[in-house]
Amino acid sequence: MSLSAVVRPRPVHLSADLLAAYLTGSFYFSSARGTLLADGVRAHVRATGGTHAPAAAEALEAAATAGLPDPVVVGAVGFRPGARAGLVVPAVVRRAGAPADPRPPAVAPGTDWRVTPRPGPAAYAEAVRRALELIDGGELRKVVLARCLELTSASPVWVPALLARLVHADPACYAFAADVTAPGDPAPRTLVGASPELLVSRRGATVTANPLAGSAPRSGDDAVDRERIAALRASAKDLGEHAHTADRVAEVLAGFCTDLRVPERPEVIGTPTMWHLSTRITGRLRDPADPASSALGLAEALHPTPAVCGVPTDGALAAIEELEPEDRGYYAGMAGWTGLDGDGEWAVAIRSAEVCDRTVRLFAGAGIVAGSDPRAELAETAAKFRTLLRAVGLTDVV
Ligand SMILES: C=C(O[C@@H]1C=C(C(=O)O)C=C[C@H]1O)C(=O)O
Repeated sequence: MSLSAVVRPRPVHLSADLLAAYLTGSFYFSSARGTLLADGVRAHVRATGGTHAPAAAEALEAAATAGLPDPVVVGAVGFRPGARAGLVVPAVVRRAGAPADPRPPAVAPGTDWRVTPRPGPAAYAEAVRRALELIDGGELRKVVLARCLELTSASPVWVPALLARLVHADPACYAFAADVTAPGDPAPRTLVGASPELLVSRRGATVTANPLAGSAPRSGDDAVDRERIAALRASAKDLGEHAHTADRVAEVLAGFCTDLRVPERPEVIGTPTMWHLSTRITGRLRDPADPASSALGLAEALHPTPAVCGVPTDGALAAIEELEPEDRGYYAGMAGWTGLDGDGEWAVAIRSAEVCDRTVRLFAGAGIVAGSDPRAELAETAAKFRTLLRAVGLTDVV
């Protein structure tokens, strides 16, 4: 028997083992589609002409030619156009099924947290009022305004415990941890999150996007939650806010797809902390071999959707620059992976935080449209913070 006839089976991993094997510096991504853990750096992927998809396709080809099994590009891209990105072809990739029954970690991610809101609640409400003036003046139709909580732990934050608690709280979410260390950082910097929002996923020629917009906090009381869901379904403000996002996502995907299916009205989906209006859009790619139609190419074409930015995009970006005192960094950017065949999955990097040494900077935003109430938007962002706050062991702060 010649040696080449010996076929080694692909190693089989359990999702819980990959989560347990995650260490700061690795890349982790899990969703209902599966779990991916990647380590080491084979190549960095840099932007050319504002996008990463062509360089990603080249890097994947080069890695495959050199014999790397299952080459993928993994990482995160920041919010602003031209923002920093942390995209690499890793040296080793392990895959498993979707998280099932993940164990909660025994250790806490941090201790004795100090919390600093940036801006404070009153200043955020004021920024919402200013956004409403811009909308009244006809300059904008929608803008998503975010605020930040800076949490400081008495000891270095243990990212693997934070990630494990996020996955344990919501195994169905898009969970991610990506190394985004920048020059000058005193310690590794990690983007970590548990997003409910699929920017885009590709499998063969099939594309799926799942824009969310229009939200209500989950109360935990079934009767109250039934009322909140019914109110969300009937709210003209929320349905309008949602339509801005779903229409834009459908418009962008129409440029790449035939047979685009867009449900006529949104449904309501739940996370452990929120209810959201949701539209699941599917299509078939016209040219699956084009790098622009890879999962990363599609994600970059869609980003930033009005779920995290606004309408029109340029006006909303300018309003965010003017009204948000903190740079978003990777919050509301994207995190995910793309393979050699163009398949992949990218989540909108919300319900997320950047962790560096003893600090956790977490953001939450809310879509402002005509009819928005500053106090309700403040409460909505407070509810959205709960995903990360609970994971670090805190309850509501502001
Ligand atoms: C901006 C965030 O969430 C986005 C905004 C939503 C809204 O305004 O209703 C809903 C879901 C997300 O698309 C966030 O969580 O920070």
